[in-house]
Amino acid sequence: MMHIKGNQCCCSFDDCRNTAEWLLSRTRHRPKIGIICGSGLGLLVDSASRKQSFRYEDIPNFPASTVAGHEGCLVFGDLKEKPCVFMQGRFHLYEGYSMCKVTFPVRIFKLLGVETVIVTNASGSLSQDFKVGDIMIIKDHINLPGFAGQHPLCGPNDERFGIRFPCMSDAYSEELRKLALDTSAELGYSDFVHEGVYCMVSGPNFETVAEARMLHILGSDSVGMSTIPEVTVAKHCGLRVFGLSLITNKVPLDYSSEEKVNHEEVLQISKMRAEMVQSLIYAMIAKYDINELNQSVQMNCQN
Ligand SMILES: O=P(O)(O)O[C@@H]1C[C@H](O)[C@@H](CO)O1
Ligand SMILES: Nc1nc2[nH]cnc2c(=O)[nH]1
Repeated sequence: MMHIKGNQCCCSFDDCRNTAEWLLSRTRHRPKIGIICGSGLGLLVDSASRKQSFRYEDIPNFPASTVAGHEGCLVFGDLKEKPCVFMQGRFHLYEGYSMCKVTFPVRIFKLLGVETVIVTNASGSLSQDFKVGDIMIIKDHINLPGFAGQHPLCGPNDERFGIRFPCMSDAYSEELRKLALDTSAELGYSDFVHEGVYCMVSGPNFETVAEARMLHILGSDSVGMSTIPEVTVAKHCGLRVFGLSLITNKVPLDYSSEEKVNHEEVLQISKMRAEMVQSLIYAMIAKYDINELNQSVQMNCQN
């Protein structure tokens, strides 16, 4: 689905600004960290203090969340005294939304003053090294829909967001990945936290065996149906990005496999492991020096 109306993007800079101004006039929160909660991971919001919540349906220009495990609320709150905004539920291409709508909230984050985005998701493992329940720190991605022209930056480029041809080879902050690995070791999580490459497919069906084998050969460690459009738009508008993928299932790579992937299993594992994901993110945020990181964001943006 193209996200162009005539020659105009269906989520123009003015649409984004109107939505951001609507929110800023209704909250005193001024978030610096934006957190996108993946399937079944909405509980990440629970420990935030001073919470203020807006239902997506009440926010001008916001799409509605239609997937089980995605609550549909934008929540402002503090984690470890750091001002955050959470998306409790995200938008997926398979729901019928244009790439522009899928990534609209990331641009709202930017206009709200967010500097760092933490994306989480549920994904299926293609690597023999990953077990169900493991956490994958996303070090890189393969944007399969993007290769086929389903790309959030296709269409006229608005320079107020970012440049026409953004670099993606450093999309996932090296500093934050290192912080995540160090924090995992301190929490005793090293056995089940690994770095890896996430691949996006449009969904909504899970992979055939031949597709799974192909994705693995291409270099993917896990596969899911989200995240990459959000990361691409975040990088385009100069946000620092950190991504975590919870491995909720193994993707069958063999015709003899008994494994039959389903969304209920994805949600069940997400619920079981949400606490671990939560502890890792909280511990990272506690150590996170916003001022120090701001300087490197500015340096990145100058490059
Ligand atoms: O929003 P995420 O990427 O966590 O959701 C995953 C991908 C599909 O939406 C769903 C499949 O069970 O979970
Ligand atoms: N495409 C895809 N998305 C997922 N989300 C959670 N598990 C999976 C999976 O196995 N495949």
